[in-house]
Amino acid sequence: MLTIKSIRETNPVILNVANMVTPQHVADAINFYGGSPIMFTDEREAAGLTNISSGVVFNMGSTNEATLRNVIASGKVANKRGIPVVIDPVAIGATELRQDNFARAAEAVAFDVIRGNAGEIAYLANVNWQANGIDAGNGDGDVVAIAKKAAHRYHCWVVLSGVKDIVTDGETTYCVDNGHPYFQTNVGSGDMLDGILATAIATEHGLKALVRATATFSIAGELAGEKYPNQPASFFVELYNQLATITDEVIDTRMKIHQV
Ligand SMILES: Nc1ncnc2c1ncn2[C@@H]1O[C@H](COP(=O)(O)OP(=O)(O)O)[C@@H](O)[C@H]1O
Ligand SMILES: Cc1ncsc1CCOP(=O)(O)O
Ligand SMILES: [Mg+2]
Repeated sequence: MLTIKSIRETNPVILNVANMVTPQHVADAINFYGGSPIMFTDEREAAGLTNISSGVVFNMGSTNEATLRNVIASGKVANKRGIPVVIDPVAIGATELRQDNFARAAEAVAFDVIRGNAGEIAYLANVNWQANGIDAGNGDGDVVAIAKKAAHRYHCWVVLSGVKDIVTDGETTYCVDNGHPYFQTNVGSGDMLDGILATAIATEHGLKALVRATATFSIAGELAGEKYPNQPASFFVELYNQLATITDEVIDTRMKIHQV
């Protein structure tokens, strides 16, 4: 089982192609959870940094030609070396450029995990959904079916986040029922979860590790929300405190997961 102790002992280096908005949030989340974050922007060090990493995260939130080249260069090395790849198709429904960029990345790189909200994963599953920029937006599709369809299409694990998080390999599917509405209020929650997931599977590769990491992040948010019930910004700072101090006992006690 993935434990907090094993994550902290492993202290895996997690390489990030970040977006321009939330790199500090992502680095802090990885760091407080027990990983060792590093970001880069120059393609000349893509291979060298991937080689020293145990997990990579590609955030497609503000990609341009240069960052897309970084994704592809790092992803190819990661695939060759068996280093897990997490990708976040931020706001993919919004523009054709985002869709083309993701397709180019998917053609060159095999992903271990796609993590997105319902609007993003629905786009990848070819299911009609009214996404709202970076936010999930509205749709009446079944999120379990959508996550499974995307997992089949891209042959990888899918984590569809939201009020309930769906974690699936396309066959075995878990629903994580922990969380707090202030996650949605803060920009960067999803990006932080990407880093948490990469840190988890860099420590222990498997669907169960992904489920436990997803629950851990949500439980940290529950604890932060209990401390600051009416202060969404303080919630976000407290989320770091909770990630840094959470224990396996607390996770075991509070975790609400079921197979669907
Ligand atoms: N309304 C909500 N209630 C509880 N947890 C939520 C809610 N919305 C999002 N979360 C949590 O926030 C984190 C980020 O998910 P999400 O907001 O879907 O990503 P993104 O920021 O990419 O849209 C996940 O851990 C998810 O469980
Ligand atoms: C606002 C914004 N614009 C491009 S990426 C980004 C951050 C998205 O963060 P998250 O999806 O984690 O809320
Ligand atoms: Mg997002």
